[in-house]
Amino acid sequence: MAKPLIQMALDSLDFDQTVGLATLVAPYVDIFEIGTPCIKYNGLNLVKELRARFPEKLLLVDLKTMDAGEYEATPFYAAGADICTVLGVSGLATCAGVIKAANAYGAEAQIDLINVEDKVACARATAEMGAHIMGIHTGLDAQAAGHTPFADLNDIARLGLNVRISVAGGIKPSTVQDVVRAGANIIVVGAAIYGAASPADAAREIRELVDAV
Ligand SMILES: O=C(CO)[C@H](O)[C@H](O)COP(=O)(O)O
Repeated sequence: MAKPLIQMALDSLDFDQTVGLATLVAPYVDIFEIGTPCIKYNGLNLVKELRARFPEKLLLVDLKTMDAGEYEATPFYAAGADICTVLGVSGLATCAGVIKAANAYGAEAQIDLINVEDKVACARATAEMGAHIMGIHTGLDAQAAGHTPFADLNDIARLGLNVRISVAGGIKPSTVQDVVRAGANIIVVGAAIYGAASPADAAREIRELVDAV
């Protein structure tokens, strides 16, 4: 299996703080995620800024698209996004639209399974349609209620679909190696890095833990 990628979730609203944090952690991560609140607040300009500053990094825009998939995602791929997310709960037509936009730019579409009732059925159907990445995701509100992504990761990993698997939801140093061993290809980390006293040190620790598995 290819080495798992580490994705840094940039969840601040502040443009300069976001660019600053990306700069600090860049040596240790593979993908920059522009989080949903951040992309709503800052828009395409932030995609263009990060694309210009970090040409070697993958850039995920966490649009969590709910409708008008192709129309909404196209400008973000055009601005340099490598991956855009679309909600599994949006339905197959919207997912198909984002997949179409991704393919037009040689990029990737990620299905976010957050709040999808039948995640296995959704993963199967969207993988069949050509989705590139399946996102197992316990959101911030669900985390606050005590939920974790581990059971869902096991359910999706065992399907053996022809997609990469991304996992997000409160991943931290004590859990990151279990996530890798459970079959994740992309490990998303937000608060455990940006909330640390030294985000660079926290990112380095996550990198070392992932590489040691
Ligand atoms: O997409 C998100 C929330 O919807 C977050 O970016 C994702 O959950 C990663 O952050 P954390 O590691 O803090 O959970």
